[in-house]
Amino acid sequence: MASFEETFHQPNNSVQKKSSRIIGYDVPEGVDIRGRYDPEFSKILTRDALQFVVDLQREFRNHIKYAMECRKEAKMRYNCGGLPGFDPTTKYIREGEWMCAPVPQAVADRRVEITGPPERKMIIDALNSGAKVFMADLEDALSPSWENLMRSHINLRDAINGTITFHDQARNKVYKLNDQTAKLFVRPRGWHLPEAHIFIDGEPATGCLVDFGLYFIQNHANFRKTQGQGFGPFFYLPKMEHSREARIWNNVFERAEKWAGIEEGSIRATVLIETLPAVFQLNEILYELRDHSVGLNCGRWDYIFSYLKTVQAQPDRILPDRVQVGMNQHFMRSYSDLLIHTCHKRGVHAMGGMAAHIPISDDPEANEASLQLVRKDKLREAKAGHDGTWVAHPGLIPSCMEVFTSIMGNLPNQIHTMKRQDASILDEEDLLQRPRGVCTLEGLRLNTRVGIQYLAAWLTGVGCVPLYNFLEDAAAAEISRVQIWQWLKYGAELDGDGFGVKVNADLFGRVVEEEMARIEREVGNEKFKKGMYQEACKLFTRLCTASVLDDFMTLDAYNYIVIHHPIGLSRL
Ligand SMILES: CC(=O)SCCNC(=O)CCNC(=O)[C@H](O)C(C)(C)COP(=O)(O)OP(=O)(O)OC[C@H]1O[C@@H](n2cnc3c(N)ncnc32)[C@H](O)[C@@H]1OP(=O)(O)O
Ligand SMILES: O=CC(=O)O
Ligand SMILES: [Mg+2]
Repeated sequence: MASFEETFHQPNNSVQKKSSRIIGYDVPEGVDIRGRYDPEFSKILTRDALQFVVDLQREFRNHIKYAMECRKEAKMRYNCGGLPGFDPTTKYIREGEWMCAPVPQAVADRRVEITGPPERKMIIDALNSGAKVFMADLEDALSPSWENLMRSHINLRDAINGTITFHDQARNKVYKLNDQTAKLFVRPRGWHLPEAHIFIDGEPATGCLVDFGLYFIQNHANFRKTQGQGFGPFFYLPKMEHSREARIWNNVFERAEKWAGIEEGSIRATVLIETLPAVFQLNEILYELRDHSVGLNCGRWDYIFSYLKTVQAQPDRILPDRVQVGMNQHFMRSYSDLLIHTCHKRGVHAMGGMAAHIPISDDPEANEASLQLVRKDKLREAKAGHDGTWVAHPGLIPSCMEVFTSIMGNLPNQIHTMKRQDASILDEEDLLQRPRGVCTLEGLRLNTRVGIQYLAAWLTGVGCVPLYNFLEDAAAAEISRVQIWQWLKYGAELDGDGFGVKVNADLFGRVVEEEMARIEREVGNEKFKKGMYQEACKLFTRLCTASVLDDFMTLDAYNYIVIHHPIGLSRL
């Protein structure tokens, strides 16, 4: 079969050769759009917008390639037994007296932030939810099919224009925005993900430059008027591993501000600290973005995934069951404390992480127990000095708001009141302390069940799903995948539930078979047959048993959605 570089695809899944390309979009020199034509999409993919993306791509592609090469070199060092640590050459930044630009008034108070993919109804629900911020996610929560991507941009544009509506025909309910809405942040994809439907100079465009460029061009003026009180747009930046990657973002922002003729420092971004190497670069990342920063966030799920990847060559660092790796582990708590200290020293927000719980609608008792766990976790965050936190579902907002308000009162944040000087002494040993806990057969089963079901959803264009009363997105599913890979590679002993068996290919094969049967029972025979469970199982099994660990499962899965082009299943 031809690769996606050689072919492009029609919505009906037929594949046409390049020579019979449909002409539709008005593209600048060097641009080849391989996604289907739609007059609605063409209002996003204007010639000006595409020219802006092309300019960004040409200016920054070599910097991005270099940064990705550096990631590979660092990985080689870790795979030879090295560990990440503080960089002696940037000690002057860590110890220097400098501050980030003051936080804009519009986003001073971020005590509860809700996240979600830019689905039309969900955007309206999230903006109306009572949360202070809505982070519209093109990353962990989005399966970036062409349809999803384009519809996300349409939805975001309409949200910022204030014209977004949604008619739920089944319930005959019309959704529209309230007068008071949450502030909108957008999370573009990570540096590693290509956008295979837009080729620039013969190469797939960089996914996040497409996300940023199309969104910025379309919305910067309206956003600054209606949302940002003169600032913005606002972004969340994911999965960075080093400050050199933050420097590229800073340069992209400067370039965009110049292009739009707006003041330097208008665009603001919160960086997710969600890779193990990045925790040793907190100051350096803030320093690079000091004119564009609104803080850092504990992206705790990807952080665990990154921990696993970074120590993949070290058999003495086997991670216990996923459910046991909470913020009470010393290495996780140290990461959160150091992040708070660093952000507040530099005058910006230190945001907490996502509680993966979602409401359990059919069991009030279980729901209350789950809410209690969320409250406890959020209370720990607020007391530690975080300025706000994330929720995945509107049902959690009132409790989390209450918890943060009980600690912060009327103050918009804790930037000036919780310096956490005590955390300044946290060192490499604290940040790398081995996690404690046990591995269980049930843990292996759960990882398998969740990983396959998540991938099955992703392959049909759904990037975030409720599974067993928790939200599952790309970050969470990656933990399941890499944990199985690690357990298989080192023959982890599943002694936590008294079975005492070692993980090997035979055991995993049996578990996959049994868990597939369980999934079929749970989702029902018809859905199972119609869905992508077999494909997901094949892909997940390959990823878990690969001799060399894949950096991201979404890269392999992306090839699949580019070739098979899910359409009609997207909820966007
Ligand atoms: C590790 C990380 O990166 S976390 C960040 C990425 N992950 C996310 O953003 C997860 C976001 N959350 C979600 O996508 C959803 O909550 C899910 C998929 C987990 C569950 O969604 P559903 O099954 O639709 O939940 P449920 O049926 O309980 O929804 C009830 C209502 O809440 C709304 N809702 C649920 N989640 C959200 C949300 N995050 N934002 C806005 N509205 C929401 C639903 O649209 C529905 O609205 P309606 O009553 O108007 O129809
Ligand atoms: O993006 C957030 C995370 O926890 O990962
Ligand atoms: Mg993440």
